[in-house]
Amino acid sequence: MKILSATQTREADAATLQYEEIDSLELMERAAKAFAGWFENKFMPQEPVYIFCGPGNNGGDGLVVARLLHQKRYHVKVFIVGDSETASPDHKVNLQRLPETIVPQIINAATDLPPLHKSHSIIDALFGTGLNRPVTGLFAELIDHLNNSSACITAIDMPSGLYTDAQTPDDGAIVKANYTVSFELPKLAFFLPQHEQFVGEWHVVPIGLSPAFIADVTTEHYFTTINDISKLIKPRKKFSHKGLYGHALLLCGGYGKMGAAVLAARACLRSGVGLLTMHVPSSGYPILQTAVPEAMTLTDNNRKHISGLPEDVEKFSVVGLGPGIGTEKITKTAIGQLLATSELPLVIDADAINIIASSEKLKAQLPKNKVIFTPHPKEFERLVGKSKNDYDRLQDMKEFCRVYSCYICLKGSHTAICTPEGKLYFNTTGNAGMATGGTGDVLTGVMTALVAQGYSLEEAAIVGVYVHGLAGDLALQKVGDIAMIASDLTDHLPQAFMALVTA
Ligand SMILES: NC(=O)C1=CN([C@@H]2O[C@H](COP(=O)(O)OP(=O)(O)OC[C@H]3O[C@@H](n4cnc5c(N)ncnc54)[C@H](OP(=O)(O)O)[C@@H]3O)[C@@H](O)[C@H]2O)[C@H](O)CC1
Ligand SMILES: [K+]
Repeated sequence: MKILSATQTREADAATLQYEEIDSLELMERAAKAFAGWFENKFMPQEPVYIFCGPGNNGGDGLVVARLLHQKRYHVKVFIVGDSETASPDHKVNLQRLPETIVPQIINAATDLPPLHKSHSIIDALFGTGLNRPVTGLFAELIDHLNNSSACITAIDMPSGLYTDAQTPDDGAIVKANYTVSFELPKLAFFLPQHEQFVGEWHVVPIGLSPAFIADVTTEHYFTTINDISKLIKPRKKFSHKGLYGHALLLCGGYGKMGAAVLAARACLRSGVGLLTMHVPSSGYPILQTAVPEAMTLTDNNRKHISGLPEDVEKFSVVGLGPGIGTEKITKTAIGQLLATSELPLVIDADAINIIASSEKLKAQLPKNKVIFTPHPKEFERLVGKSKNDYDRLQDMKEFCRVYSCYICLKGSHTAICTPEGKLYFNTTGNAGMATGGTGDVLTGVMTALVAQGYSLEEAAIVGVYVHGLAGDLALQKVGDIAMIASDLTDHLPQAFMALVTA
């Protein structure tokens, strides 16, 4: 699904009004109804609701929400900041439509700020996608007041003060919402780790924006949904044999880190690969043969570290490398050999990323359009460099992928997948329980298996990240986030793939 910019959202708005022949008041009513429906499911009518409205249509939404919640017997208080004479036309109309029993309080100075209590439920309707400069002055004082209260804050569309799709200047105040309920599509800002403290838990409610406009609009930014991913899953053929599903090679493991190889191997096998060969340091032989009987195991000449490649590398469909390998010089030489001699697609993780990051020569040897990197933020920094903020990081990632014609999956709460053309997909599965050692090794295994089966690199990256997170979400229901370990993900891959097949 596409992520629209603030400008595109306004255009979608206009297209919807034109196409459906409705006026903007009707669309505002629809948006507010969608928000109020979400709110009613979350908060009981007993809790006093304080709604803070700004001068634009976000404030207008707040006024309609006030009316709708009042009808549902919520105890609603409305606060309007500044001069309502200069408010937007739809704001003004909805101010008139408030029931007589709701008398808005005007905030003209800091002395007008109401005392807030933790039992209050706050709705932030100050600014939405129309914010066009940092929030200062009285609005900033109000935002500080809201943030310093212990009341629960739900933001309409955007946490006020946060730019929708650009870096917010440091001098602007931003609401720290517990929940953000956004219209139709999530905003780019929601996917960036630096905004977690402002956006809180985000939800999207549909308001029927023109599907034709959304289908036509061009964007570089996407988020993945179960429908997008399930369409990409390749059904298994009835008359099939293992030769149809690829032969993966995993170069993983080191002395004391053979578990990484086991985790990657098991995940690879659970992701549909036809055949799997492991190439591990020789001390790993009994471990792999015992722990993963389905995989074939080749041993390196070195006992502790990978120092070479198997013969006949070209017979494999893909190589996954990195988990547990360390950064020994001999291992670096082996990777150099792989890059110099092979044109196979590569899934590159962990220390293989660190090794390549440390050498311009190796970077220059990366085969074009055949590499997926799966770094965590520290590995990303080594590979691509340090970025000033999350937006710059997205730009830096696009530039790196363009220059080296590669794919990057930057792991995080919303893993960001970048293509050589600069398309960015944000993943929507996964949870904090997955922040534990070995889950990256599982991802390497999953993605390697998908490439082996003939998924394009773009498909393997977005499907792999999605199914890995989905397995984590399924595991969460069984083991919770505190006790979750990497093997729990592999154990839930079968259920995750089945969910994708039947979605
Ligand atoms: N398609 C949809 O998703 C729909 C969204 N709706 C809601 O509408 C808002 C966007 O409304 P808009 O009126 O465009 O913008 P805002 O309400 O966010 O804010 C604009 C007003 O705020 C002033 N402004 C902007 N920045 C600041 C600032 N830093 N300090 C003070 N004032 C600011 C601006 O005034 P100017 O001085 O710049 O003229 C405007 O008055 C969207 O988020 C949804 O909530 C629709 O209701 C339905 C469809
Ligand atoms: K808001």
